[in-house]
Amino acid sequence: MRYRSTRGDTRARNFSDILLAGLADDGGLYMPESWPQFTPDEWRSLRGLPYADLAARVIAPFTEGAIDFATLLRLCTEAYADFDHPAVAPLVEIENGLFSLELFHGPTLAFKDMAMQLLGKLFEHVLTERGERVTIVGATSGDTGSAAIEAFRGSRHLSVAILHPRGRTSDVQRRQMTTVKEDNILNIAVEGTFDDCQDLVKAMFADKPFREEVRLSAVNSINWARIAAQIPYYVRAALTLGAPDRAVSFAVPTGNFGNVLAAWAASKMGLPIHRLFIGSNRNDILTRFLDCNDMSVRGVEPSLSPSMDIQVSSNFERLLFELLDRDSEACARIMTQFRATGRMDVPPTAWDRARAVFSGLHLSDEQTLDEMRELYRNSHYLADPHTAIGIAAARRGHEQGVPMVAAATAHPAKFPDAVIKATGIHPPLPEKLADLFKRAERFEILPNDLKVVESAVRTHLRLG
Ligand SMILES: Cc1ncc(COP(=O)(O)O)c(C=O)c1O
Ligand SMILES: N[C@@H](CCOP(=O)(O)O)C(=O)O
Repeated sequence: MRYRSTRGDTRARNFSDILLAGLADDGGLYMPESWPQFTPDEWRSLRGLPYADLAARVIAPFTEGAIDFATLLRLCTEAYADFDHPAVAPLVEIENGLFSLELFHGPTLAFKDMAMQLLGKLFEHVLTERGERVTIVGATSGDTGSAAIEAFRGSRHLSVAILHPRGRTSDVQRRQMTTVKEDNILNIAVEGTFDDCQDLVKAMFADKPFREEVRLSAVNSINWARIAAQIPYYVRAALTLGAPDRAVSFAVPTGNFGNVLAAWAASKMGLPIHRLFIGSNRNDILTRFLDCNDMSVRGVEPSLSPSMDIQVSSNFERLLFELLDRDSEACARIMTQFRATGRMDVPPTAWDRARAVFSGLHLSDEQTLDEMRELYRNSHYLADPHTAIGIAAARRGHEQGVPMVAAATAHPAKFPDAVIKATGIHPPLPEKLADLFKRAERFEILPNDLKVVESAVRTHLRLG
């Protein structure tokens, strides 16, 4: 499989190249040159496989020509060995025909582990094979950061710098990142929002001398490997509920648009998906887009679901590229204009195509608390605020006869304040994190300034 950029860079590369590169040189995102297709019989043959085996088979077409299947299978087996549920990503029926797909049974209690545990193994494999070193720089609103730190801590092949928006994550999320002791990890609390952190990461990639000097790499969902590793759980859920012989719908709480994009990618591979529902908080740019083609950036506002306090949803570019029939010139033009004006002019035909598959629902904090309360009262299901938004979107879109799966993206113990407020219950942290609030924290507080942040990354590299 070869990859090309959404903005036109056609120097096709293989999976290992784009894994290490993260973002294309022209600022675009890598996309597979074509969509692998599975026939109904091929889907059926995946039913009942252990999660790691299924994941390897679904991901294999994307790594073809770069990583052999036996190696991929070994890496998947290692990646999912320590999840705390035998099914890795279990399905729980919370109402008739409405299921929660629990993606938080990995080490850091959020769906990010589902991809990041595998990315940790893939980076080690490719860097060892090539004898190279990279510096990973990532932006986080709370969950990507801890998942990346957990997956890469202690590696001899790379350093990791994670930028989080100061004071805008939950205390549990922050401590999961800042209490890690390994010297290859640097935590930076940026005076700004998640979008500022994400902009800093993209600006570091655009700064060619810096990018080459530190050999920059990315593990946010701008890296295609993240999306590829998030496809298998949609496949597993759909097969469990009757696919490919009947279609299934998914509802996904959405911020950077990576998770729901993985579901959409599964449909491009031939998995019968009826509709995709996006849930958001008051940072509702995506639901505004779906409602009235208004893709305009407003300031990022804090909410009870801080991991989705995002306005610029990076992965939307991948969908746009496809909606424009892969016209990379048009895609580059629209993205450049979006960057300059904060407003994206999506052609009406592309908007119609998006609405043929996606619907959106946004919830205020009050509505989120109501949803969490009702879920607990009626179904005895304790949901974190992000998951609750996904379930609300699922309920809104649930059609008779079409199973509906809501992605449960975080463990409630990551957001205890919201859970207590809604239900009165304090969800305990699992045993492995029981002493989290006793551990010492280590992080730098820096202004939202590219040169200052780059200098901190350089210094860390010298000392680390
Ligand atoms: C708990 C949680 N739910 C939902 C999301 C949104 O996912 P995505 O950014 O892939 O749209 C995030 C952050 O990415 C998250 O951490
Ligand atoms: N909610 C995310 C934001 C970054 O998302 P990513 O999937 O692009 O890494 C977070 O928790 O950091």
